[in-house]
Amino acid sequence: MTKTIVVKIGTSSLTQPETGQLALSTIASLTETLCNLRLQGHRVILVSSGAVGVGCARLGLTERPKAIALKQAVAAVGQGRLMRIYDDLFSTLEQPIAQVLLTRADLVQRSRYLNAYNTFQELLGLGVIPVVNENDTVAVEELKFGDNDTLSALVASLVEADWLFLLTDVDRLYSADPRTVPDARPISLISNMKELAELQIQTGGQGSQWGTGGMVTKISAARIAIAAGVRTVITQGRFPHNIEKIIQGEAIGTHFEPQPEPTSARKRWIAYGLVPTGKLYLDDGAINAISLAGKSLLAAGIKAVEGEFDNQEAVQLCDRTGNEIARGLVNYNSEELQKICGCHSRDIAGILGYAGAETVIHRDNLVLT
Ligand SMILES: Nc1ncnc2c1ncn2[C@@H]1O[C@H](COP(=O)(O)OP(=O)(O)O)[C@@H](O)[C@H]1O
Ligand SMILES: N[C@@H](CCC(=O)OP(=O)(O)O)C(=O)O
Repeated sequence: MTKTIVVKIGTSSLTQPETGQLALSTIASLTETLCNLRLQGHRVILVSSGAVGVGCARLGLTERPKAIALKQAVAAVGQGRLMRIYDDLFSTLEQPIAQVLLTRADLVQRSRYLNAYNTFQELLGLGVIPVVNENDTVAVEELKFGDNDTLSALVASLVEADWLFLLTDVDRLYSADPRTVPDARPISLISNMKELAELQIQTGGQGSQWGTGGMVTKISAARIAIAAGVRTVITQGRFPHNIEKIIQGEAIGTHFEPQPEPTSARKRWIAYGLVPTGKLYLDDGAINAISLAGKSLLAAGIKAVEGEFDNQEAVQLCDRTGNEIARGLVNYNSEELQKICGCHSRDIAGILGYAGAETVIHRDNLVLT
């Protein structure tokens, strides 16, 4: 049966750690694997990092630049070079590819989000393998995916993929960073997010020298993907052929089981496509009402309001300590909410001088994270 498969490969797998030069055999083996998957009739998307790493190697820079403008310039050098190599290898196997560079802004606006969806569908329908990266050269700091783990999960969610493979330089997830904790326990399966929380995995710092985000962004990517019903696997980038074995049922890497009832596409867009512009702190009653009883959020349950936002913008809903529980689209702006938080709905018209919505966030626009 045809499956939609998203494969993300990180800089740490695409380049050699000592020299920063491309790991040609890994890239060639990845190309072969993805072509095999296409021959089996699957729809394949590659999310490839490496623009900054490859650009640095090209320009003789020995470490990842920190200054934003330099990083953006280096990415422009590396992205072209990376695509040239992919195109040479995929062309050898007669597989057409396409470059898709996305910024966060492309997913924030609903019309652009749907447009991106349509483009992916067309490319997949044409039998093309889209090669996706963040458009690092133009992305502005406030509107960035920041790491390709998150980007790949959002792409997998957008196209409602069956599989997301996060290829990295460790063979799986461990209870702690195996580089610094040699006896860290390997983890093969995570059945749900509650289980993940109970494992209390230590993710250490930012990951390898050239990578962005380390394991922490892979775990949050898995969270986004499984909510969309996408089975997610963290596995070693050096052995891309393992992807085929995993699809055939071999227990390689760490598997995150997809949520049995995926969150709807619109709610996924609210939760992960939009960038929240404020925070509402809720009392325990409101937390129970939205998370256990599936109710809408009323002004009475809001303890405090943070940030400046307009109505219909996305905000985070948090407990007293700031832990995020849900996200949603607000029916009031931040100024109005400052005045009505903690109040009963029937008093809103009196306080504001006009009648607004009965709910602050309607349950149709509210999604538990
Ligand atoms: N709990 C953990 N299990 C496995 N690896 C971990 C863990 N915590 C941190 N890491 C580190 O994450 C690194 C991979 O992240 P990163 O360098 O960002 O890779 P990539 O370039 O593939 O995105 C590994 O090299 C490993 O040292
Ligand atoms: N967009 C950036 C990659 C950012 C990123 O997430 O890197 P990595 O952790 O190596 O997957 C680039 O192409 O260099």
